[in-house]
Amino acid sequence: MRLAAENLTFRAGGRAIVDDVSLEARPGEFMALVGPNGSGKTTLIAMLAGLKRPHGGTVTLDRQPVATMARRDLARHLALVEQQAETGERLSARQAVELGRTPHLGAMSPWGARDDGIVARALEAVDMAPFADRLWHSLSGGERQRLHIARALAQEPKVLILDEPTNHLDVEHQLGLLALVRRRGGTVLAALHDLNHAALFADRIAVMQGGRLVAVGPPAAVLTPELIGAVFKVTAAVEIGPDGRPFIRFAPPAIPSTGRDP
Ligand SMILES: Nc1ncnc2c1ncn2[C@@H]1O[C@H](COP(=O)(O)OP(=O)(O)OP(=O)(O)O)[C@@H](O)[C@H]1O
Repeated sequence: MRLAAENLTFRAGGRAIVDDVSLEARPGEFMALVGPNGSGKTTLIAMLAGLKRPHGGTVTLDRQPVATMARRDLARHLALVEQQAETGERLSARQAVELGRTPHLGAMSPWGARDDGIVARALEAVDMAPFADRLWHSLSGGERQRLHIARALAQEPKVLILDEPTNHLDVEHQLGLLALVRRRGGTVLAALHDLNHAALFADRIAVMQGGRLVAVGPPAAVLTPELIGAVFKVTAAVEIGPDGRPFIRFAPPAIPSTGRDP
């Protein structure tokens, strides 16, 4: 499915925190959304997922405005993994993932063996099957994050939106998660802080700065030392690997001497 934003604007605190952004994630594309803290990524994602109503512009899913779609209908097509999502304390890990099936259930489609299979596969996919009967409050931050992702997978969305999904995860699970969402197909839009992860997994990268979209394109075209310097205020060297993808090496910032250096 195609997820498109046209001229999206969101205002808060007397200013546009997302300012006239037009962006399209094409069917089957993995798009990374990068930008410094406060550049508007989470606000843009909330509008794309239908959680925040834009002050200007429209969001469409295969050309249908999401504002006209019933929440349940939207949830059958689009899943969101939020940055700071919480879930009720008394749930088990499996029950937290079962919530992903909610939009697909109804009087004519009660819970069945197929749903059990989907939930089991989602738990397996994020390496959480052995934790299925553990209570939510007994799990670590990274384990909870993996369950949020399993819940979104159980939703079987055609469009998956992830807000900093690798937060809390160890490096094995960071890479495993990004490889998993890439391999499962469907349209993916993921806000990522690690530019090397974006370089490694994304088909295209969209760059936000001060509420505006300042670049969109394939990793090697976008992640240049010039753009990284201008947007992220850091010095970086970029090498292009044999797969055509950039690898970024950051230089430590110059810290003024205190006079006590050795
Ligand atoms: N209700 C609000 N009132 C005033 N300012 C707000 C409000 N909501 C968000 N902002 C500001 O809008 C800007 C964009 O926030 P947003 O969370 O979208 O950024 P972000 O790119 O996701 O940041 P991060 O990388 O830190 O998660 C921030 O400066 C934030 O403080």
